[in-house]
This record gives sequence, C-alpha cells and structure tokens, in this order.
Amino acid sequence: MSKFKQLYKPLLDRAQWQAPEETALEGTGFGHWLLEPDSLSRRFQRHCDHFTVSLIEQTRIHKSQLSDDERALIGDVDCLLRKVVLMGDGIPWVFARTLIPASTLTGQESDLEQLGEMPLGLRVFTDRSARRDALVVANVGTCNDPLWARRSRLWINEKPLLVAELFLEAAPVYAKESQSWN
Ligand SMILES: C=C(O[C@@H]1C=C(C(=O)O)C=C[C@H]1O)C(=O)O
Repeated sequence: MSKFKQLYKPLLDRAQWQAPEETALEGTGFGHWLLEPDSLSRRFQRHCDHFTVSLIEQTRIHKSQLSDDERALIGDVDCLLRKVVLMGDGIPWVFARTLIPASTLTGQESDLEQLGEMPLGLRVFTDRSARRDALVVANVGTCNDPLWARRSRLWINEKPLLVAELFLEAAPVYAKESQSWN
C-alpha cells in the first residue's frame, strides 16, 4: 500500500467537514487557495516549472462503499475511485481522492476513466459547462500546525464527481509569499 494512502487517506477519512463560512478562512492566505473555484491544477501550474500528477490507485467501487455524505452528494451509484498525488517540481503538494459515478463516465465523459497521469482538472475545466459547488473544508492537523483539506463537487455537462484534496505540508497554500490572489 502506497505510503501516501497509508499516511493521508485516514486523514481525509476523519475530516470534520465545515462550510467555509463556519471557519475564519475568508480573506486569509489559506482561504484564497482552499476556496479556489477554478482548477487547482491550473493555479498550481503558475507556482512551479513542472506540474505533474502521480496516479496512486484507480479502481471501481460498489455504491455500498460510499459514505452517507458521498451518497447524498453524488447519488447511490457505483463509482470510479481515483487517488493521485499532485506535485510541483517533483514535490508532493496534494493528495486527492475523486469519486466519479459510473453514470458520469458516459458520452463525452467516458474518457475520464483513461486520464492516467493527466490532471483531472485540466480536463474538466476545459469544458464550458464545468462548475464547482458543495465546497467544504477541514483542518485535519492542529491549530498550531494546520493541515487543510477541502471537498467539493464538480459538475461537467450536469453530471457530478466528488473531489477531496489534502494540502500537504510543502504545498504553496502554506507559503507566506504565495498567499495572494495569484
Ligand atoms: C479538480 C481538479 O483536479 C485536480 C487533479 C486531480 C486528479 O488528477 O485526479 C484531482 C483533484 C484535483 O486536485 C482541479 O484541478 O481543480
């Protein structure tokens, strides 16, 4: 089992998700990143020379494996589960876990199953219909050493997928100089 899965999946699993307005994120350096409505991948590309994605795992899961939260957001459906690490110049920045319903992997979106190490966001946000909602955040670290995560639902051609992202210690979200609008 990948060290990323061993280390980071449990942190996402136990995240106590909160609506952004319940946290003091608005207007903070963290908030500019965590509340990013557009593609995180595109934003990361502006903060490194080589933005890459490492595919950790991709598998089909039965709808019985969904949490109640997940089922409420994307339906009681079998899904494709995709786990990746996003890296800037080879440094792990985000551990991401995405659930793509089988009903989303149809028509123009059937290619989402063959993304491999192409960033999901660069594919989804090239579609004019793409939008993000149901964004929630969680600090899965401590007050003194925050480790932020977010979960949001993406829509492409009115079909949903659910993305959970854990911002690892080296991610620019924690760097003073990058806590701005860019
Ligand atoms: C949804 C996006 O795609 C990013 C890339 C992912 C992937 O390649 O699996 C998963 C989550 C995101 O961090 C985005 O760029 O906003």
